[in-house]
Amino acid sequence: MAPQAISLLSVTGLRVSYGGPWVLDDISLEMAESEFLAIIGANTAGKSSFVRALSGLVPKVEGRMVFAGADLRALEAHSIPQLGIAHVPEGRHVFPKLTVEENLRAGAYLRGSKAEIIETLAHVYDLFPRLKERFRQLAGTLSGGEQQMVAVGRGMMLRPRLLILDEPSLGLAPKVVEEMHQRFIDIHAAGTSVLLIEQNVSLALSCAQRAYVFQSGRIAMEGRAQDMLNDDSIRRAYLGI
Ligand SMILES: Nc1ncnc2c1ncn2[C@@H]1O[C@H](COP(=O)(O)OP(=O)(O)OP(=O)(O)O)[C@@H](O)[C@H]1O
Repeated sequence: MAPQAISLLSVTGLRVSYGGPWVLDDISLEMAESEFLAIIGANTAGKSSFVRALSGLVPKVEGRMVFAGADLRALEAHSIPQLGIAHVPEGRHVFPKLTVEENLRAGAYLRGSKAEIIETLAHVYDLFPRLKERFRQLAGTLSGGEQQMVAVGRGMMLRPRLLILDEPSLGLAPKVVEEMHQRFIDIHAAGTSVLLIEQNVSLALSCAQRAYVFQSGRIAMEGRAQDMLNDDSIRRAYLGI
């Protein structure tokens, strides 16, 4: 993080458990306003647990998590989106029996006026024109990639300050994955901070500015995404690429 950057998210000494052993231990992470940050690491490294902790979705947490000056641990899970955190969880959770547009509108429950919702819908349709074409289609009948667009679009309906994306490319065709990541770059370029969890390391590092590597519940390394991509020893040791 550049020295003069404004802190958006500050996590210190975070530990997380689901009742058994700590699945995350001593996690300290900083994110600046307007950053595009990636979290990478093997299966079960604790990446999802980290973002679930931010959203108040894990049973046991120790340590400090501050978002835009607010203590996240002091808040109930349902209050966290009000701070401007949109969390798109792993697994494309769309409402299958609702149309595309109804799914998107469900993400706007915290937005003020009707006009504001219409304006935000237009913004989401600009990002994902395919959703505009299919606005009346039941979400359960969409392709996997289109369902992921709905899930991301629903997060964007909050007009978030921070968009958290948990493994958005899981199970999608490579072409769809690339298209999706281009949209994440667009979302970031338009002013939203993005925290991306991604198994596809090369892709994550090619769109993020900085990255943290999680390994067995701890942070193994952190740095500029470009530096990680260019450093052979890091690539071999941590990234498997
Ligand atoms: N609901 C839960 N109850 C108990 N243990 C859990 C739960 N969710 C995750 N864990 C455990 O926490 C550890 C970290 O899992 P987590 O899903 O956070 O990792 P991850 O890096 O996101 O991996 P993946 O890419 O497989 O999702 C794992 O050992 C997992 O078994």
